[in-house]
Amino acid sequence: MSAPIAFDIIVIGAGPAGQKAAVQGAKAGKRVALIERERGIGGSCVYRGTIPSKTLRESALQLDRLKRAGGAFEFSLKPDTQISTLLGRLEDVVKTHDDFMSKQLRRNGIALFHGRARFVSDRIVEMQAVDGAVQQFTAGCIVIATGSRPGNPSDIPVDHEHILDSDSLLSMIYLPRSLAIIGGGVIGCEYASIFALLGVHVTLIDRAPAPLQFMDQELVRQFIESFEQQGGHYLGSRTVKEVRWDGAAHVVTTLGDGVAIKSEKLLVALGRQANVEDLNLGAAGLMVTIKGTLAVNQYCQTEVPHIYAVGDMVGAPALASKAMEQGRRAVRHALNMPVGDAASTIPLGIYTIPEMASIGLDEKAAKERYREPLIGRAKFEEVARAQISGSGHGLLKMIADPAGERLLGVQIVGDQATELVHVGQSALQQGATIESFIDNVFNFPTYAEAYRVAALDILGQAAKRQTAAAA
Ligand SMILES: Cc1cc2nc3c(=O)[nH]c(=O)nc-3n(C[C@H](O)[C@H](O)[C@H](O)COP(=O)(O)OP(=O)(O)OC[C@H]3O[C@@H](n4cnc5c(N)ncnc54)[C@H](O)[C@@H]3O)c2cc1C
Ligand SMILES: NC(=O)c1ccc[n+]([C@@H]2O[C@H](COP(=O)([O-])OP(=O)(O)OC[C@H]3O[C@@H](n4cnc5c(N)ncnc54)[C@H](O)[C@@H]3O)[C@@H](O)[C@H]2O)c1
Repeated sequence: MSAPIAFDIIVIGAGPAGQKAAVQGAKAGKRVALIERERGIGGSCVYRGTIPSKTLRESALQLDRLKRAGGAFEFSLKPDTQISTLLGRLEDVVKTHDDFMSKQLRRNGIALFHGRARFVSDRIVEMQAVDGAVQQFTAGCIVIATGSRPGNPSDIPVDHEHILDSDSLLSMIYLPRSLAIIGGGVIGCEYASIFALLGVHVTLIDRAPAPLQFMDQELVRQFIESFEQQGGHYLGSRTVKEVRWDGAAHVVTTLGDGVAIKSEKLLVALGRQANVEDLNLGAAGLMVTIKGTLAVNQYCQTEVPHIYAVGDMVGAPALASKAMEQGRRAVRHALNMPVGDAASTIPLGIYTIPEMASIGLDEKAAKERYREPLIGRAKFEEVARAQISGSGHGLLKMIADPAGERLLGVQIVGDQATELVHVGQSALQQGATIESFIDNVFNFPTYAEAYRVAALDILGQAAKRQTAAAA
């Protein structure tokens, strides 16, 4: 075998985390090798995750708008609608993304290699290409960004035809008449609401009483209400005893209480598992944690200081935005460049229908820390833009300190929530006062006006509190 090719930085995996790590290294003038086992670049984000699911969601929303605007005509999807029809734009979206990323890698002089990478030692990585050719690389800094895949339990026979996971769900040819989903986390809830809006009979099952346990439950209740209005069913506090394909037309999911749910397809959405098995981590002196991830410090440095691990493979939250930021930070740290404070408040955006978003403290966390925080609410019914768009219910919650002076967090459910949350994010970063939302003029009509309504609610409550204290 030829001698290892020397680079300054080797990045393994070209998903969002690996791409940003590679670009940061190249921008700092370093020679970077990026190794990706698949033909395309972009990782699960582009091919099996964020982008396909959000493209399907967009089609569902467009159909829903047509239905609501129609009024004068009957509108329904054909019973044999092919999923590919609903994902029509996906190919273009993926191609545009791929072209853009490839150009960015070329422009920055990043050497892209296609093959499966594994460690030979803590400084040597070996790559096997699809044609079997083996090449070694060496570098003073190595970034592992190999992402994650669905973590399917061994007792559920995922066959990718009738019993699917998030990697295989969109390979269904036809829109099913019924879909059961095990797991009311982000993936389960997003797909549940998309398919329900498309007219599929959806049953969402979780062991917890309500889905999305980490979100403000007032928001989650609005989501469930809307999901049930679309014909969906949520079955909480349920365990799954057995899942089987009946060999004819249905998947039968038997719950702990004996209830059997028959559905044409079943989606298993029970969390993610880091891609570590191929890497031969022991050769680099690394061991995985009990959760199957790599332990890292705040700079994403592993216990071997020149090896960094970023993105999904270091564990929750599994977000493309977090993955990119970790890639960039890790390389800056490795190169002794200023890293800045870790973004203490990463926004969370959940693309359910209606969407949900969160930044900073929610009501529960604020009560634990401040005992009596003030909570301002703006119902979307009070906001002209939401009335005009006919987008239904929504709620923006603003969390403030007990004096009603400082913003601590924002939680939103409703149309545009994942965009609106960034107003709260920048206000939080600047330490904005609640009053500043009144002093500033907002465009009219906009959803952002909800911030003003919620701020007025807080100031009203603060004034009452002051009067009561003075009495
Ligand atoms: C259905 C779904 C919807 C999602 N929606 C959102 C969303 O709306 N917003 C959001 O922020 N996040 C979303 N996510 C999460 C997001 O996709 C991930 O957090 C993100 O892709 C993680 O990026 P990553 O770079 O860590 O890993 P990945 O994107 O998984 O990329 C890892 C790359 O490493 C490669 N690789 C693995 N092993 C090797 C090896 N040995 N050698 C070479 N290459 C290797 C893989 O082929 C892959 O290309 C969603 C995920 C799913 C599944
Ligand atoms: N918009 C976004 O940012 C976005 C979108 C999709 C996915 N993601 C990421 O992908 C990751 C994985 O998502 P996920 O939804 O697969 O997992 P998850 O960990 O978010 O949720 C898993 C759910 O399954 C339930 N569960 C676990 N075991 C169970 C059992 N035996 N029976 C019944 N219910 C059970 C849990 O209570 C939980 O609600 C998340 O970390 C998420 O951040 C993000």
